[in-house]
Amino acid sequence: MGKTLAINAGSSSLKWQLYAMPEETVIAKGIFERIGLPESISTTKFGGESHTRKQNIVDHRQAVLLLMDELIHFNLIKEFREITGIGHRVVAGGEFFKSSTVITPEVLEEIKNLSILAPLHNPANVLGIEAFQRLLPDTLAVAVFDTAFHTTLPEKAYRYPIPTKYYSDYSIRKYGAHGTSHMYVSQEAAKFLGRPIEDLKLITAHIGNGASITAIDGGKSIDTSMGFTPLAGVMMGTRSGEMDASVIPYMLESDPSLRTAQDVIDVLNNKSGVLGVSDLSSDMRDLQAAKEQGNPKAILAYEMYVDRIKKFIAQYFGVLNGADAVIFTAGVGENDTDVRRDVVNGLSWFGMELDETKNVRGVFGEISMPDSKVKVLVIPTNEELVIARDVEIAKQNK
Ligand SMILES: Nc1ncnc2c1ncn2[C@@H]1O[C@H](COP(=O)(O)OP(=O)(O)O)[C@@H](O)[C@H]1O
Ligand SMILES: CC(=O)OP(=O)(O)O
Ligand SMILES: [Mg+2]
Repeated sequence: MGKTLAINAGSSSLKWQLYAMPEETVIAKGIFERIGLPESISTTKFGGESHTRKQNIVDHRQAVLLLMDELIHFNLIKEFREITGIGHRVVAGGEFFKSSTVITPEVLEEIKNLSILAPLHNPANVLGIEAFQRLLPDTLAVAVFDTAFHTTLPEKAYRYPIPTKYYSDYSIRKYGAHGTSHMYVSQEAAKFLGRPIEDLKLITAHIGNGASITAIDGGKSIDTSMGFTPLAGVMMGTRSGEMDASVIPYMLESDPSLRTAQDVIDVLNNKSGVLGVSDLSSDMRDLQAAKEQGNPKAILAYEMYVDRIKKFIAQYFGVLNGADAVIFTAGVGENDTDVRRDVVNGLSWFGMELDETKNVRGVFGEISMPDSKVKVLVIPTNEELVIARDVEIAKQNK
Protein backbone atom coordinates (compact mmCIF):
# COMPACT_ATOMS: atom_id res chain seq x y z
CA MET A 1 0.00 0.00 0.00
CA GLY A 2 1.02 3.62 -0.33
CA LYS A 3 3.06 5.48 -2.89
CA THR A 4 6.21 4.08 -4.43
CA LEU A 5 8.90 6.11 -6.12
CA ALA A 6 10.98 4.42 -8.83
CA ILE A 7 14.33 6.09 -9.51
CA ASN A 8 16.34 5.40 -12.67
CA ALA A 9 19.61 7.32 -12.31
CA GLY A 10 21.64 7.25 -15.51
CA SER A 11 25.07 8.72 -16.07
CA SER A 12 23.68 12.16 -16.87
CA SER A 13 19.99 11.83 -16.18
CA LEU A 14 17.54 10.87 -13.48
CA LYS A 15 14.20 9.44 -14.57
CA TRP A 16 11.48 8.87 -11.99
CA GLN A 17 7.90 7.67 -11.67
CA LEU A 18 5.58 7.96 -8.68
CA TYR A 19 3.13 5.07 -8.45
CA ALA A 20 0.07 4.22 -6.40
CA MET A 21 0.71 0.59 -5.55
CA PRO A 22 -0.37 -2.15 -5.82
CA GLU A 23 -2.68 -0.71 -8.52
CA GLU A 24 0.39 0.31 -10.58
CA THR A 25 -1.23 3.68 -11.36
CA VAL A 26 1.27 6.36 -12.43
CA ILE A 27 0.58 9.48 -10.34
CA ALA A 28 3.40 11.48 -11.92
CA LYS A 29 6.65 11.00 -13.76
CA GLY A 30 9.58 13.03 -14.90
CA ILE A 31 13.16 13.33 -15.98
CA PHE A 32 16.16 15.47 -15.11
CA GLU A 33 18.44 15.63 -18.16
CA ARG A 34 21.92 17.02 -18.73
CA ILE A 35 22.86 16.72 -15.05
CA GLY A 36 26.31 18.26 -14.58
CA LEU A 37 26.08 20.22 -17.85
CA PRO A 38 24.95 23.84 -18.32
CA GLU A 39 21.19 24.26 -18.73
CA SER A 40 19.94 21.05 -17.18
CA ILE A 41 16.32 20.35 -18.03
CA SER A 42 13.69 19.01 -15.68
CA THR A 43 10.32 17.80 -16.90
CA THR A 44 7.43 16.76 -14.65
CA LYS A 45 4.24 15.20 -16.02
CA PHE A 46 0.96 14.47 -14.22
CA GLY A 47 -2.77 14.50 -15.00
CA GLY A 48 -2.23 15.63 -18.61
CA GLU A 49 0.04 18.53 -17.58
CA SER A 50 3.71 18.83 -18.47
CA HIS A 51 6.08 21.29 -16.77
CA THR A 52 9.59 21.93 -18.07
CA ARG A 53 12.25 24.00 -16.35
CA LYS A 54 15.84 24.85 -17.26
CA GLN A 55 18.26 25.25 -14.39
CA ASN A 56 21.79 24.17 -13.57
CA ILE A 57 21.82 20.87 -11.70
CA VAL A 58 25.31 19.90 -10.57
CA ASP A 59 24.75 16.29 -9.50
CA HIS A 60 22.21 13.57 -8.74
CA ARG A 61 21.94 14.66 -5.13
CA GLN A 62 20.65 18.07 -6.17
CA ALA A 63 18.26 16.40 -8.64
CA VAL A 64 16.76 14.36 -5.78
CA LEU A 65 16.25 17.49 -3.64
CA LEU A 66 14.56 19.26 -6.58
CA LEU A 67 12.39 16.21 -7.24
CA MET A 68 11.09 16.13 -3.68
CA ASP A 69 10.42 19.91 -3.82
CA GLU A 70 8.41 19.40 -7.01
CA LEU A 71 6.34 16.56 -5.56
CA ILE A 72 5.26 18.87 -2.73
CA HIS A 73 4.98 21.98 -4.95
CA PHE A 74 2.66 20.25 -7.45
CA ASN A 75 0.68 18.72 -4.57
CA LEU A 76 1.52 15.20 -5.72
CA ILE A 77 2.30 14.37 -2.09
CA LYS A 78 1.50 16.43 1.01
CA GLU A 79 4.34 15.09 3.10
CA PHE A 80 7.38 12.91 2.48
CA ARG A 81 6.12 10.00 4.56
CA GLU A 82 3.34 9.28 2.03
CA ILE A 83 6.15 7.58 0.10
CA THR A 84 6.36 4.11 1.60
CA GLY A 85 8.90 2.58 -0.76
CA ILE A 86 11.69 3.71 -3.08
CA GLY A 87 13.23 1.56 -5.78
CA HIS A 88 16.62 2.46 -7.20
CA ARG A 89 18.04 1.22 -10.47
CA VAL A 90 21.61 0.06 -9.87
CA VAL A 91 23.53 -0.91 -12.99
CA ALA A 92 26.21 -3.29 -11.64
CA GLY A 93 25.46 -5.99 -9.08
CA GLY A 94 28.44 -8.16 -10.03
CA GLU A 95 28.24 -11.80 -8.94
CA PHE A 96 27.10 -10.60 -5.51
CA PHE A 97 23.51 -9.48 -6.23
CA LYS A 98 21.45 -11.94 -8.26
CA SER A 99 18.07 -10.29 -7.56
CA SER A 100 16.55 -7.09 -6.15
CA THR A 101 17.73 -6.40 -2.61
CA VAL A 102 16.60 -4.23 0.31
CA ILE A 103 19.26 -1.56 0.82
CA THR A 104 21.12 -1.80 4.15
CA PRO A 105 24.42 -0.06 5.00
CA GLU A 106 26.27 -3.26 3.98
CA VAL A 107 24.40 -3.46 0.65
CA LEU A 108 25.21 0.18 -0.09
CA GLU A 109 28.88 -0.44 0.71
CA GLU A 110 28.92 -3.37 -1.72
CA ILE A 111 27.25 -1.28 -4.46
CA LYS A 112 30.04 1.30 -4.00
CA ASN A 113 32.67 -1.46 -4.19
CA LEU A 114 31.18 -2.60 -7.50
CA SER A 115 31.69 0.83 -9.13
CA ILE A 116 34.59 -0.51 -11.21
CA LEU A 117 31.96 -2.57 -13.09
CA ALA A 118 29.87 0.49 -14.01
CA PRO A 119 32.00 3.60 -13.53
CA LEU A 120 29.51 5.96 -15.21
CA HIS A 121 26.50 4.54 -13.40
CA ASN A 122 27.05 3.03 -9.95
CA PRO A 123 28.47 6.28 -8.46
CA ALA A 124 25.38 8.15 -9.73
CA ASN A 125 23.11 5.39 -8.37
CA VAL A 126 24.86 5.73 -4.97
CA LEU A 127 24.37 9.52 -4.90
CA GLY A 128 20.65 9.00 -5.51
CA ILE A 129 20.37 6.36 -2.78
CA GLU A 130 22.25 8.50 -0.25
CA ALA A 131 20.22 11.61 -1.01
CA PHE A 132 17.00 9.73 -0.27
CA GLN A 133 18.47 8.16 2.87
CA ARG A 134 18.98 11.69 4.24
CA LEU A 135 15.45 12.81 3.36
CA LEU A 136 13.56 9.58 4.13
CA PRO A 137 15.79 7.60 6.49
CA ASP A 138 13.08 5.15 7.58
CA THR A 139 11.56 4.40 4.17
CA LEU A 140 12.04 0.98 2.60
CA ALA A 141 14.59 1.28 -0.22
CA VAL A 142 15.27 -1.47 -2.74
CA ALA A 143 18.09 -1.82 -5.27
CA VAL A 144 17.09 -3.29 -8.65
CA PHE A 145 20.12 -4.44 -10.63
CA ASP A 146 20.63 -4.20 -14.41
CA THR A 147 22.85 -7.28 -14.20
CA ALA A 148 20.33 -9.56 -12.41
CA PHE A 149 18.55 -10.73 -15.58
CA HIS A 150 21.87 -11.78 -17.12
CA THR A 151 22.88 -14.11 -14.27
CA THR A 152 21.45 -16.96 -16.41
CA LEU A 153 24.23 -16.58 -19.00
CA PRO A 154 26.02 -19.91 -19.52
CA GLU A 155 29.70 -19.96 -18.59
CA LYS A 156 30.77 -20.28 -22.24
CA ALA A 157 29.14 -16.89 -22.85
CA TYR A 158 30.17 -15.00 -19.72
CA ARG A 159 33.82 -16.10 -19.58
CA TYR A 160 36.49 -14.24 -21.50
CA PRO A 161 39.08 -16.41 -23.24
CA ILE A 162 41.90 -15.28 -20.90
CA PRO A 163 43.74 -17.29 -18.20
CA THR A 164 41.32 -18.85 -15.68
CA LYS A 165 42.83 -17.05 -12.68
CA TYR A 166 41.46 -13.71 -13.95
CA TYR A 167 37.98 -15.11 -13.49
CA SER A 168 38.54 -17.17 -10.34
CA ASP A 169 40.68 -14.60 -8.49
CA TYR A 170 39.38 -11.31 -9.91
CA SER A 171 35.83 -12.08 -11.14
CA ILE A 172 36.64 -10.76 -14.63
CA ARG A 173 33.75 -11.86 -16.83
CA LYS A 174 30.79 -10.54 -18.82
CA TYR A 175 28.01 -9.14 -16.59
CA GLY A 176 25.84 -7.31 -19.14
CA ALA A 177 23.46 -4.42 -18.37
CA HIS A 178 19.96 -3.06 -19.13
CA GLY A 179 18.66 -6.43 -17.84
CA THR A 180 15.50 -4.92 -16.35
CA SER A 181 14.63 -3.53 -19.76
CA HIS A 182 15.52 -6.68 -21.74
CA MET A 183 13.40 -8.75 -19.32
CA TYR A 184 10.43 -6.38 -19.45
CA VAL A 185 10.26 -6.02 -23.24
CA SER A 186 10.76 -9.76 -23.81
CA GLN A 187 7.82 -10.54 -21.50
CA GLU A 188 5.68 -7.86 -23.15
CA ALA A 189 6.64 -9.25 -26.58
CA ALA A 190 5.49 -12.74 -25.56
CA LYS A 191 2.15 -11.26 -24.43
CA PHE A 192 1.85 -9.34 -27.71
CA LEU A 193 2.59 -12.49 -29.73
CA GLY A 194 0.13 -14.45 -27.58
CA ARG A 195 2.68 -17.21 -26.95
CA PRO A 196 4.31 -18.55 -23.78
CA ILE A 197 7.75 -17.01 -23.36
CA GLU A 198 9.14 -20.50 -22.64
CA ASP A 199 8.54 -21.33 -26.33
CA LEU A 200 10.18 -18.22 -27.79
CA LYS A 201 13.62 -17.24 -29.00
CA LEU A 202 13.93 -13.45 -28.90
CA ILE A 203 16.58 -10.85 -29.71
CA THR A 204 16.04 -7.60 -27.80
CA ALA A 205 17.76 -4.40 -28.95
CA HIS A 206 17.80 -1.77 -26.17
CA ILE A 207 19.16 1.23 -28.06
CA GLY A 208 19.28 4.43 -26.01
CA ASN A 209 22.27 6.56 -25.13
CA GLY A 210 23.72 3.35 -23.73
CA ALA A 211 22.80 0.39 -25.92
CA SER A 212 22.87 -3.39 -25.67
CA ILE A 213 21.51 -6.39 -27.55
CA THR A 214 20.45 -9.62 -25.80
CA ALA A 215 19.71 -13.19 -26.93
CA ILE A 216 16.81 -14.59 -24.89
CA ASP A 217 15.87 -18.27 -25.02
CA GLY A 218 12.67 -19.35 -23.26
CA GLY A 219 12.67 -16.13 -21.19
CA LYS A 220 16.30 -16.49 -20.07
CA SER A 221 19.17 -14.25 -21.13
CA ILE A 222 21.80 -16.49 -22.78
CA ASP A 223 24.08 -13.82 -24.26
CA THR A 224 24.33 -10.05 -24.22
CA SER A 225 26.54 -7.44 -25.84
CA MET A 226 27.70 -5.45 -22.80
CA GLY A 227 30.56 -6.98 -20.88
CA PHE A 228 32.62 -6.49 -17.71
CA THR A 229 31.31 -2.90 -17.90
CA PRO A 230 28.73 -1.10 -20.11
CA LEU A 231 31.55 -0.03 -22.46
CA ALA A 232 31.40 -3.24 -24.52
CA GLY A 233 29.20 -4.30 -27.42
CA VAL A 234 27.63 -1.96 -29.98
CA MET A 235 28.71 1.62 -30.68
CA MET A 236 26.77 4.05 -28.46
CA GLY A 237 26.19 7.78 -27.94
CA THR A 238 29.59 8.34 -26.31
CA ARG A 239 30.99 4.79 -25.92
CA SER A 240 33.10 2.92 -28.47
CA GLY A 241 31.69 -0.56 -27.91
CA GLU A 242 33.75 -3.56 -29.10
CA MET A 243 37.30 -2.97 -30.33
CA ASP A 244 40.79 -4.49 -30.24
CA ALA A 245 42.16 -4.13 -26.67
CA SER A 246 45.67 -3.53 -28.09
CA VAL A 247 44.54 -0.04 -29.07
CA ILE A 248 44.45 0.94 -25.37
CA PRO A 249 48.18 0.86 -24.54
CA TYR A 250 48.96 2.25 -28.00
CA MET A 251 46.68 5.28 -27.44
CA LEU A 252 48.48 5.83 -24.14
CA GLU A 253 51.89 5.72 -25.81
CA SER A 254 50.96 7.88 -28.79
CA ASP A 255 48.83 10.68 -27.26
CA PRO A 256 50.78 12.76 -24.71
CA SER A 257 47.53 14.13 -23.23
CA LEU A 258 46.73 10.62 -21.93
CA ARG A 259 48.66 9.69 -18.78
CA THR A 260 46.98 6.63 -17.31
CA ALA A 261 44.91 3.65 -18.48
CA GLN A 262 41.96 5.36 -16.80
CA ASP A 263 42.44 8.41 -19.09
CA VAL A 264 42.12 6.09 -22.11
CA ILE A 265 39.00 4.43 -20.72
CA ASP A 266 37.51 7.90 -20.13
CA VAL A 267 38.00 8.65 -23.84
CA LEU A 268 36.35 5.34 -24.79
CA ASN A 269 33.44 5.88 -22.37
CA ASN A 270 32.76 9.59 -22.73
CA LYS A 271 34.23 10.93 -25.97
CA SER A 272 33.79 8.07 -28.43
CA GLY A 273 30.86 6.43 -30.22
CA VAL A 274 28.54 8.72 -32.19
CA LEU A 275 30.07 11.80 -30.53
CA GLY A 276 33.66 10.79 -31.29
CA VAL A 277 33.12 9.89 -34.95
CA SER A 278 30.72 12.74 -35.81
CA ASP A 279 32.69 15.37 -33.82
CA LEU A 280 29.25 16.81 -33.25
CA SER A 281 26.92 15.25 -30.71
CA SER A 282 26.07 12.01 -28.90
CA ASP A 283 22.37 12.54 -29.53
CA MET A 284 20.81 10.59 -32.40
CA ARG A 285 18.43 13.50 -33.13
CA ASP A 286 21.39 15.84 -33.77
CA LEU A 287 23.11 13.15 -35.84
CA GLN A 288 20.04 12.64 -38.03
CA ALA A 289 19.74 16.41 -38.64
CA ALA A 290 23.43 16.65 -39.65
CA LYS A 291 23.10 13.57 -41.86
CA GLU A 292 20.15 15.20 -43.69
CA GLN A 293 22.43 18.17 -44.43
CA GLY A 294 25.04 15.86 -45.93
CA ASN A 295 27.64 16.19 -43.13
CA PRO A 296 30.16 13.43 -44.06
CA LYS A 297 31.28 12.71 -40.47
CA ALA A 298 27.65 12.38 -39.38
CA ILE A 299 26.95 10.02 -42.30
CA LEU A 300 29.96 7.86 -41.38
CA ALA A 301 28.98 7.79 -37.68
CA TYR A 302 25.46 6.73 -38.64
CA GLU A 303 26.70 3.99 -40.98
CA MET A 304 29.05 2.63 -38.31
CA TYR A 305 26.27 2.72 -35.71
CA VAL A 306 23.82 0.73 -37.85
CA ASP A 307 26.60 -1.68 -38.89
CA ARG A 308 27.42 -2.56 -35.25
CA ILE A 309 23.77 -3.13 -34.32
CA LYS A 310 23.32 -5.38 -37.37
CA LYS A 311 26.40 -7.43 -36.50
CA PHE A 312 25.28 -8.11 -32.93
CA ILE A 313 21.76 -9.07 -33.99
CA ALA A 314 23.23 -11.36 -36.65
CA GLN A 315 25.51 -12.93 -34.01
CA TYR A 316 22.52 -13.68 -31.82
CA PHE A 317 20.67 -15.38 -34.68
CA GLY A 318 23.68 -17.68 -34.51
CA VAL A 319 23.72 -18.02 -30.71
CA LEU A 320 19.99 -18.88 -30.66
CA ASN A 321 20.09 -20.80 -33.97
CA GLY A 322 17.22 -18.66 -35.25
CA ALA A 323 14.74 -16.32 -33.59
CA ASP A 324 10.98 -15.74 -33.51
CA ALA A 325 11.21 -11.98 -33.08
CA VAL A 326 13.57 -9.01 -32.88
CA ILE A 327 12.43 -6.26 -30.51
CA PHE A 328 13.46 -2.59 -30.62
CA THR A 329 13.26 -0.47 -27.47
CA ALA A 330 14.68 2.61 -25.59
CA GLY A 331 15.19 6.19 -26.89
CA VAL A 332 16.57 5.37 -30.34
CA GLY A 333 14.88 1.96 -30.74
CA GLU A 334 11.44 3.40 -29.97
CA ASN A 335 11.75 6.65 -31.93
CA ASP A 336 14.26 6.43 -34.75
CA THR A 337 12.54 5.00 -37.82
CA ASP A 338 15.71 5.28 -39.98
CA VAL A 339 17.80 3.11 -37.65
CA ARG A 340 15.07 0.47 -37.51
CA ARG A 341 14.63 0.49 -41.30
CA ASP A 342 18.33 0.24 -42.08
CA VAL A 343 18.96 -2.49 -39.49
CA VAL A 344 15.98 -4.61 -40.55
CA ASN A 345 16.48 -4.18 -44.32
CA GLY A 346 20.17 -4.99 -43.87
CA LEU A 347 19.25 -8.31 -42.24
CA SER A 348 16.49 -9.38 -44.64
CA TRP A 349 18.40 -12.59 -45.43
CA PHE A 350 17.63 -13.72 -41.87
CA GLY A 351 13.91 -13.62 -42.60
CA MET A 352 12.90 -10.14 -41.42
CA GLU A 353 10.66 -8.18 -43.77
CA LEU A 354 9.80 -4.63 -42.76
CA ASP A 355 6.35 -3.11 -43.37
CA GLU A 356 7.40 0.47 -44.22
CA THR A 357 3.88 1.78 -43.54
CA LYS A 358 4.03 0.54 -39.94
CA ASN A 359 7.54 1.81 -39.25
CA VAL A 360 6.45 5.18 -37.89
CA ARG A 361 7.24 7.08 -34.68
CA GLY A 362 5.10 6.21 -31.69
CA VAL A 363 4.21 2.76 -33.09
CA PHE A 364 3.63 -0.07 -30.62
CA GLY A 365 3.89 -3.70 -31.68
CA GLU A 366 4.62 -5.28 -35.03
CA ILE A 367 6.41 -3.40 -37.81
CA SER A 368 7.11 -6.44 -40.01
CA MET A 369 4.99 -7.81 -42.88
CA PRO A 370 2.32 -10.35 -41.87
CA ASP A 371 4.27 -13.22 -43.46
CA SER A 372 7.71 -12.14 -42.22
CA LYS A 373 9.43 -15.31 -40.90
CA VAL A 374 10.93 -13.31 -38.03
CA LYS A 375 8.61 -10.75 -36.43
CA VAL A 376 9.96 -7.26 -35.82
CA LEU A 377 8.40 -5.47 -32.84
CA VAL A 378 8.70 -2.07 -31.19
CA ILE A 379 7.96 -2.33 -27.45
CA PRO A 380 8.48 0.76 -25.25
CA THR A 381 10.55 -0.15 -22.22
CA ASN A 382 9.43 0.55 -18.66
CA GLU A 383 12.28 -0.05 -16.23
CA GLU A 384 10.49 2.08 -13.61
CA LEU A 385 7.46 -0.24 -13.52
CA VAL A 386 9.64 -3.29 -12.91
CA ILE A 387 11.44 -1.35 -10.15
CA ALA A 388 8.10 -0.39 -8.51
CA ARG A 389 6.94 -4.02 -8.69
CA ASP A 390 10.09 -5.24 -6.94
CA VAL A 391 9.58 -2.63 -4.19
CA GLU A 392 6.03 -3.96 -3.78
CA ILE A 393 7.36 -7.51 -3.34
CA ALA A 394 9.83 -6.25 -0.71
CA LYS A 395 7.02 -4.39 1.11
CA GLN A 396 5.01 -7.60 1.28
CA ASN A 397 7.99 -9.57 2.61
CA LYS A 398 8.74 -7.00 5.31
N1 LIG B 1 12.81 11.20 -31.74
C1 LIG B 1 14.01 10.64 -31.62
N2 LIG B 1 14.70 10.27 -32.72
C2 LIG B 1 15.92 9.73 -32.63
N3 LIG B 1 16.54 9.49 -31.47
C3 LIG B 1 15.91 9.83 -30.34
C4 LIG B 1 14.61 10.42 -30.34
N4 LIG B 1 14.26 10.65 -29.07
C5 LIG B 1 15.29 10.22 -28.30
N5 LIG B 1 16.27 9.72 -29.06
C6 LIG B 1 17.57 9.19 -28.63
O1 LIG B 1 17.41 8.46 -27.44
C7 LIG B 1 18.56 8.71 -26.60
C8 LIG B 1 18.18 8.56 -25.16
O2 LIG B 1 17.63 7.29 -24.97
P1 LIG B 1 17.34 6.75 -23.51
O3 LIG B 1 16.79 5.38 -23.66
O4 LIG B 1 16.55 7.73 -22.76
O5 LIG B 1 18.84 6.67 -23.01
P2 LIG B 1 19.52 6.61 -21.60
O6 LIG B 1 18.56 5.88 -20.68
O7 LIG B 1 20.74 5.83 -21.88
O8 LIG B 1 19.78 8.01 -21.18
C9 LIG B 1 18.98 10.12 -26.93
O9 LIG B 1 20.35 10.26 -26.78
C10 LIG B 1 18.57 10.25 -28.38
O10 LIG B 1 19.70 9.96 -29.17
C1 LIG C 1 24.07 0.54 -18.55
C2 LIG C 1 23.78 1.71 -19.40
O1 LIG C 1 24.42 1.92 -20.39
O2 LIG C 1 22.75 2.48 -19.01
P1 LIG C 1 22.22 3.80 -19.76
O3 LIG C 1 21.78 3.35 -21.11
O4 LIG C 1 21.06 4.26 -18.91
O5 LIG C 1 23.36 4.76 -19.81
MG1 LIG D 1 18.53 3.98 -20.02
